[in-house]
Amino acid sequence: MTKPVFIALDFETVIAAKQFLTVFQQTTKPAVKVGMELFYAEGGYAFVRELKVAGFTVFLDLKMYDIPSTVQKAAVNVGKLGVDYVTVHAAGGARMLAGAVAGLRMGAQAAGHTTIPKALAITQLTSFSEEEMHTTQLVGVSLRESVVHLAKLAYQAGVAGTISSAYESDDIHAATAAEFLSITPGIRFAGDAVGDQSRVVTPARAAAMGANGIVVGRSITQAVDAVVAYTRALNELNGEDA
Ligand SMILES: O=C(O)c1cc(=O)[nH]c(=O)n1[C@@H]1O[C@H](COP(=O)(O)O)[C@@H](O)[C@H]1O
Repeated sequence: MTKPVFIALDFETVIAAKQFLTVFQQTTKPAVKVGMELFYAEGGYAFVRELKVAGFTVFLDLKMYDIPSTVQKAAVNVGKLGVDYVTVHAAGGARMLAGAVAGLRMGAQAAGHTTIPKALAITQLTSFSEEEMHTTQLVGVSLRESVVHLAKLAYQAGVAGTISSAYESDDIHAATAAEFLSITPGIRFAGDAVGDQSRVVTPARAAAMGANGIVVGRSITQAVDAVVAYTRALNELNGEDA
């Protein structure tokens, strides 16, 4: 199966996101990620619906994190949107994660969607370095151990996969199951500016490290030719141009 490249539509407005997507009119529709910036913009909710109606695979990245009942009820409403993937913070704990999974299923079924959104658990953000994680969270284990611990928790709670950097993908699979998804942001082409990320790899390295899919924002959205950049990421990830 072709591993997906999710283009992070990190735009300030729906108009800007729509403008960006016009370059993909003549190509197969890419998988897209709508995050907080765009979802909270005016018309963000309706835009997610439009993307689904237009046939895009949609990853709604809201990083839900609250008490279990609040997340479950929020997940019911998210499930009604009919998206394909949704993020929740693994640090919210097993009960919150199970609530998210249940809520997504209930919402999707209530709205008559045949596809139940897959919950993906955020482990440690790719913007964290080992040092920053320690100074921020005061955890007594390595970043890798923390990620694997949170991945196991998420797996046992019925979540479909994790978000982490590709550096942790193999360890996540070893600690959970081969089919448990490891989706990895923190992707840059060789030579690209790292920006606010810390744990960064190329699409080809992400594939070699066991990633099942990648999230790419600026390396595609700010490229001179977004279609070329997207195709390059897809090819590198799937071993056709590494
Ligand atoms: O959940 C995410 O998608 C996410 C998790 C994480 O640990 N790191 C991370 O960068 N992301 C998202 O992935 C995208 C990365 O964007 P670029 O750094 O521009 O490629 C952004 O939309 C982030 O919100």
